[in-house]
Amino acid sequence: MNTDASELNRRREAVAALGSGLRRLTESAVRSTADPETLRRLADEAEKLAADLEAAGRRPLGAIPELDDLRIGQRTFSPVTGAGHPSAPPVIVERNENCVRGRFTLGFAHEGPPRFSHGGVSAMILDELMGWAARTTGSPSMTVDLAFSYRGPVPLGVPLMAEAEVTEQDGRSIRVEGRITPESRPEAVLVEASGRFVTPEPEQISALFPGLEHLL
Ligand SMILES: CCCCCCCCCCCCCC(=O)SCCNC(=O)CCNC(=O)[C@H](O)C(C)(C)COP(=O)(O)OP(=O)(O)OC[C@H]1O[C@@H](n2cnc3c(N)ncnc32)[C@H](O)[C@@H]1OP(=O)(O)O
Repeated sequence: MNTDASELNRRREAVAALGSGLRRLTESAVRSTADPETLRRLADEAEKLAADLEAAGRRPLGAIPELDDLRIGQRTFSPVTGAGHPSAPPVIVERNENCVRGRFTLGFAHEGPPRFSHGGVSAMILDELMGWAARTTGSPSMTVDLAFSYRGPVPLGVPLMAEAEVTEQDGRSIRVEGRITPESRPEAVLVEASGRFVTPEPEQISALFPGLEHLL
């Protein structure tokens, strides 16, 4: 392994360690029953940590982190898959020929109805995985239309699976189906999704993502 690769690995591990600590903090914060004095003291400490992180360097809007690879869906700070994101489960993704599968467990940070996931969290997870399934066609694309059927509540604290596959491609338009199931009962579909992803024209890509065309 050359030095650059080992430096990237060191950074990847450190980003994941901070993400993991922040996820624990987020989960503790949303479950906390602490008294107001304790909450105020911890709030001051959180502000100090944030100031330290800000002072240590920040990427500008639109800059892609050096750890990312947009062609394979590797996004370090994705709110769905990012090991460095404080509220990402994070979903651990496997990619196959025209489909992707993600495994994850949701927590209090993702709660909608008591004990169950917020419907918007399920939608966000499916949108991202379906986007990466669409990318298996070889073309970068964006969600233009996405519909969900919530067939059963999605439980917190239980290993889950999200799957997405391309069902049709017609020029710039890619149809993708997705679902969330318990990992132990893949036949029990809790959320079903059907979406359409469109590959922007090259000039749209340049206008929307200036300077990033070669990364997409
Ligand atoms: C590209 C780079 C992506 C990078 C991703 C990296 C990380 C991603 C992370 C993962 C995140 C997960 C993913 C995300 O969250 S992506 C984020 C959420 N999505 C967006 O922000 C996309 C917003 N939409 C647009 O910017 C434009 O629509 C684009 C540029 C995509 C196409 O604009 P353009 O002006 O060219 O469009 P058109 O009018 O010629 O239409 C083209 C075709 O599309 C059909 N159509 C259009 N709209 C709709 C609609 N609402 N319902 C149904 N169909 C619709 C239309 O009928 C036509 O079909 P046909 O008549 O040809 O049959």
